[in-house]
Amino acid sequence: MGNSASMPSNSPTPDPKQKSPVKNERTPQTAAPRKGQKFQEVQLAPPVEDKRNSESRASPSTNSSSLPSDNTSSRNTMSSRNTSSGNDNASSRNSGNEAATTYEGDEIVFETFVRDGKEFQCMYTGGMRFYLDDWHSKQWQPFPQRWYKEGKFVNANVLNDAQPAKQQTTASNNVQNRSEQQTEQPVETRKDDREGVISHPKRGNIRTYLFKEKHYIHCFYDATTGEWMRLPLGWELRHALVKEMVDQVEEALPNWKNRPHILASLRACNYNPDECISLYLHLENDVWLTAPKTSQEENTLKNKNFEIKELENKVKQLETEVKKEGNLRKEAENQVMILQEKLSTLEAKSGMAVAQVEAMQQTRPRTARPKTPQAQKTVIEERFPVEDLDELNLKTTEIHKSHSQLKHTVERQLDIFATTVRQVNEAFLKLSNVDNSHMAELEEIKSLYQKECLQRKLLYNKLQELRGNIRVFCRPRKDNNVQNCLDFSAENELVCSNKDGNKKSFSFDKVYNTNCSQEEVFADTKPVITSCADGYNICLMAYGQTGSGKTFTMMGTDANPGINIRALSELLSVCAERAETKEYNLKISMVEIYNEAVIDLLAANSKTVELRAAGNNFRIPGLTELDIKTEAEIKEAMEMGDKNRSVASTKMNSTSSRSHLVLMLTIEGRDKINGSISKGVLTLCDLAGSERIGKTEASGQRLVEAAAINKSLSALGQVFSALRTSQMHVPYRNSKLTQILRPCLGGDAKACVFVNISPDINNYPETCNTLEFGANARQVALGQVKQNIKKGRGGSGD
Ligand SMILES: Nc1ncnc2c1ncn2[C@@H]1O[C@H](COP(=O)(O)OP(=O)(O)OP(=O)(O)O)[C@@H](O)[C@H]1O
Repeated sequence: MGNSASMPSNSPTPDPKQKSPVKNERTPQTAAPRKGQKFQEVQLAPPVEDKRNSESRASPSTNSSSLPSDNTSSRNTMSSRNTSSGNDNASSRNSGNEAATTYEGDEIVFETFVRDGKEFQCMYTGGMRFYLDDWHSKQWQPFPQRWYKEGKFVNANVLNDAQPAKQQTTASNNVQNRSEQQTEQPVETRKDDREGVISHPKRGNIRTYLFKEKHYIHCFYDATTGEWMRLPLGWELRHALVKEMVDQVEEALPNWKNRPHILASLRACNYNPDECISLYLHLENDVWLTAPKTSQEENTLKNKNFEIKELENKVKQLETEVKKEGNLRKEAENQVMILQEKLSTLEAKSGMAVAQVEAMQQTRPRTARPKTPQAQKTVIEERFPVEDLDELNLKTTEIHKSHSQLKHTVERQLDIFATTVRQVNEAFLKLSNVDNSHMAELEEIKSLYQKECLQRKLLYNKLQELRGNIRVFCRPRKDNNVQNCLDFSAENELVCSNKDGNKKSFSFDKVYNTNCSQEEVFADTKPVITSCADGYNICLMAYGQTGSGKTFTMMGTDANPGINIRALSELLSVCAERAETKEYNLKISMVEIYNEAVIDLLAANSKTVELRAAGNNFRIPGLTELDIKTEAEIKEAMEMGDKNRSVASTKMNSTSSRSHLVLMLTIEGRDKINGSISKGVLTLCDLAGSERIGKTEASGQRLVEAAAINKSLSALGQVFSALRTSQMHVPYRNSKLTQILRPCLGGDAKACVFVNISPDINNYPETCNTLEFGANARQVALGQVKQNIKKGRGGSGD
């Protein structure tokens, strides 16, 4: 339900006594939710030194040489080299009644000011405030006095401020906090009537505990009573969102046909379909939940299995018999053919003999006197010797005999052939019956297979969840020519010391040492990437100051490629492995975000594209997407994007490190067995350098760039912060970067953040800022991951 559960602004206000639908949070394990928490808003009164802040003052863009350089006190704050100019102003401002601007020292502070619904990037420095005119002059302009009454400031430092200092700094505290949360389980010694025990026939004594949870309660507004009432099951089943969830569970568990039961279970699982499916699978064969099988049913099942086996044997026997019969039939046919040949030879011979006799009779002279019987006999005996006639007689008898024999054999063979054909027909009939029962069995095996696959995926995702859906890895750059400020105390811990010997310790999912290879870095993200082919949204991003190794980690070199190319190749090989059961379609797109403009890097002339809101997400109409089938095509697309990026950089007079690079691979898979369609997006993001402007002595266009980078990275930090504190509203809209990354930073995604740092002690402040960003992101516990799968055969689901 998430954000969608919030009431529409024009609907009647619910009764405060009624529970309102809020996000699920388990009280025993996690802290109480800060429901409805918004940005830290600051009420402003005009500053005391109003007159000094007049519009007649010069813009900083024209006087950039006096800009600040070094201060470590705040993420977005820089102290100036010109320390004498600002202190007076700051102290006089502090004495005034201005809650937002209690800045100390000579600093540059970036702020966001909202007026008439439009956000302005502002900068406070040397006691003066400026705003960035990104419509007309694209320069910093003095902050108009009247604006103080017309709008309000939204503090960009929510990230730091929202986090208690102790939690931010020491990893040991983090670990301790977690273990404290974990030990907050009900223990034996507590006298708590929510504890209990039930005795299960299979599982023995089971401890129970009545957890206090906040649950979504689906209500409807009853205009007659003016109250919010619970939706009855029957009504709720007609609600589009709920219907979709029930469909999803029904599709995953085809044996569970009772929709009201599914809905009841969904309610119990706080409208979380994955949890509902998981619970069902976990307890599917429980004796208390399924009606026990009678001995009669068990016997019937045994008999059925026995019959199936017998039938299978019979089919095999019949197949052998059919083969044998086939051979016999062939032999008989051969014999018939041989006998027929003999018969025709004999017939020909007898014909010839008859013809000879006739010819002889005709050659006898007609004038010859009739001879005496004796003479006749002599003539006949002369012409037809007795031996010849005997032989002829013998042959004729033989012919008659073989003819009748042949007739008999043919008749016998025809009988055998007819019987064989009859048997073959019967066998085929039996085979098709057996086939039908096998088909039913096959269907059952198929559904078991699907269930097994689903369970495997659920378990896999559970495992990922336990490891955290946002995993943070720290990768320091190798540099032997600088004074090192890093100490790798453990596999997941890092200590950073400054010149005065002060130490700060941070813990991450993994801390790589400086000699770590690209393969080793990729190995930790590989399992997450694989799940993109199962329909999950995945994001890998690199955060850190310029030159800390972000591009090296993400892109790498031709000889030693980074995560991008390895991840895409891995996905291609996963698709190839699954080719028998799934058909995949891969599309790649690449954008650059520079000064809050989104540039399509795969378009012919790298055009600027717009983001449009689409439901909870954003889409980029007209974004170029290229079909990808081979690794060579991926490399080709990346080279094209890189080329367009440098063309765009030249046009805008920028450098690549001043923009964010986002590469998106959409992977759509169709299951050849059940027709379902899954869609996952792998987002690979090389962020712009996060260093402070003061250090880079930025001015003019560089200062505008820096403000845009600051805005987007702050927005990213605010998103992590809102997710960490489970806020109902997550401020994705605050920058183009967070809008684009939204699908892979919400509750249904997995993300890996690489924090890249420099070992140089001179970069200590930036390194600490980066590490703090990473530590904050690591505390984010996203909701349960959700697979983007659509039903096959015309159904729909999510
Ligand atoms: N782990 C590493 N091993 C070896 N060389 C590295 C490593 N990390 C970075 N480098 C080298 O350091 C230099 C700067 O790194 P890279 O360009 O990746 O930094 P970056 O953070 O992406 O900078 P930018 O923000 O300017 O893009 C490159 O020459 C790169 O090859």
